[in-house]
Amino acid sequence: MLELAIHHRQGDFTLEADFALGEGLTALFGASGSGKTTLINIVAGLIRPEAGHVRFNGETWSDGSVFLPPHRRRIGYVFQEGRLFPHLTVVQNLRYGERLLPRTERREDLDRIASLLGIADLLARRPSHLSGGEKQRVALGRALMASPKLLLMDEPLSALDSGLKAQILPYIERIRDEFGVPILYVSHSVEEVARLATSLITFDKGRASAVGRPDEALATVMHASGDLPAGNFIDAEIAAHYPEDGLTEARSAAGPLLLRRTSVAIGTRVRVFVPVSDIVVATEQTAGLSALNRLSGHLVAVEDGHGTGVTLTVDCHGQLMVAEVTRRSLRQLELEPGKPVHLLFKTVSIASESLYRKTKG
Ligand SMILES: Nc1ncnc2c1ncn2[C@@H]1O[C@H](COP(=O)(O)OP(=O)(O)OP(=O)(O)O)[C@@H](O)[C@H]1O
Repeated sequence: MLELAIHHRQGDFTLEADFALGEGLTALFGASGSGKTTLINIVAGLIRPEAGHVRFNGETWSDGSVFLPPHRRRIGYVFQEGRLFPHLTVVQNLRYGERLLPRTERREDLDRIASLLGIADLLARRPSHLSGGEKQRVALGRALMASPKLLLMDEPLSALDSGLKAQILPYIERIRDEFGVPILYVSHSVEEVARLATSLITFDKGRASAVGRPDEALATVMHASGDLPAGNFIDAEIAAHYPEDGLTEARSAAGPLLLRRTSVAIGTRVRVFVPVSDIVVATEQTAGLSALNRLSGHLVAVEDGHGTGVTLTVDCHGQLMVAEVTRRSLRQLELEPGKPVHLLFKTVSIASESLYRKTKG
């Protein structure tokens, strides 16, 4: 668990953060200059905050009297460009990761990491003979070889084109799911964050705040940043393909979802995006409609949007969904908190479908 309460000024800029994080991948998301890298550097021990504390698993890394240097924090750091040592081979770069560790604390096995990252055939090469994506996988491997307790990734994919990104994302997912090491991940990419984040910290002019469940919060945050239309993310798992109908079915806590046909493998965890503009609200089960998706739940909030629309929040078996109706519909359907409703929409898509599709063939 990373616990952080800090106040730090640099020039005209002030960073304020107060949150705690557990396992999984926490995306740090915010406009340029909002303080993401400053926060990462404070956690890494590259900047000493003016006030406050940083603790990890009960150990104080930084407070008024303690300041642990970076190498005592057991952190793996992956930068935008891999920063491999050009004169060392891949295997030497990987071994470098564990060099600073006492032998007794070297937990990671080079073969396991090389095979996890698909770099076992590259071990004898030097970085100049690797593609950008291969370099970045080696950089991930080097960070893992240090048996880190925490991984920091500052825009690790931003220098790569979308094809290479798609190749590396599944490896980052495997690290997230198989290593049990918390990851702080800085990114400007809606697609990456939508696909990877299990929790989310947003940055607004130096104010860093943890938000609720990422699938629910992501849509709001990304809409506010202008990157997405208003909508809902739903965590789901690919369950079946119906090629004859051009459909794929996914399972989610809210209920089954029918997607436009994708080639993503059954069992893959995906995040689905349902735009608010696609959702029709009904108070009764209606027959004779072409909408393939129907989620049932009850209204938990009704918020007048001051325009023509009213925003509804619906709890569908624990998944909060946002929908919009006009004031007239609100009146006619007598919508109020507690009322059971059904949300109807046509087929939907995976949030970052291009990235899933390229990786799963
Ligand atoms: N050494 C410094 N002295 C004074 N101000 C600084 C220093 N380093 C960064 N800043 C300022 O602090 C603010 C936050 O910078 P930071 O690099 O953390 O933002 P960021 O969210 O990571 O941005 P980006 O997404 O562009 O990388 C910016 O306004 C920046 O100009």
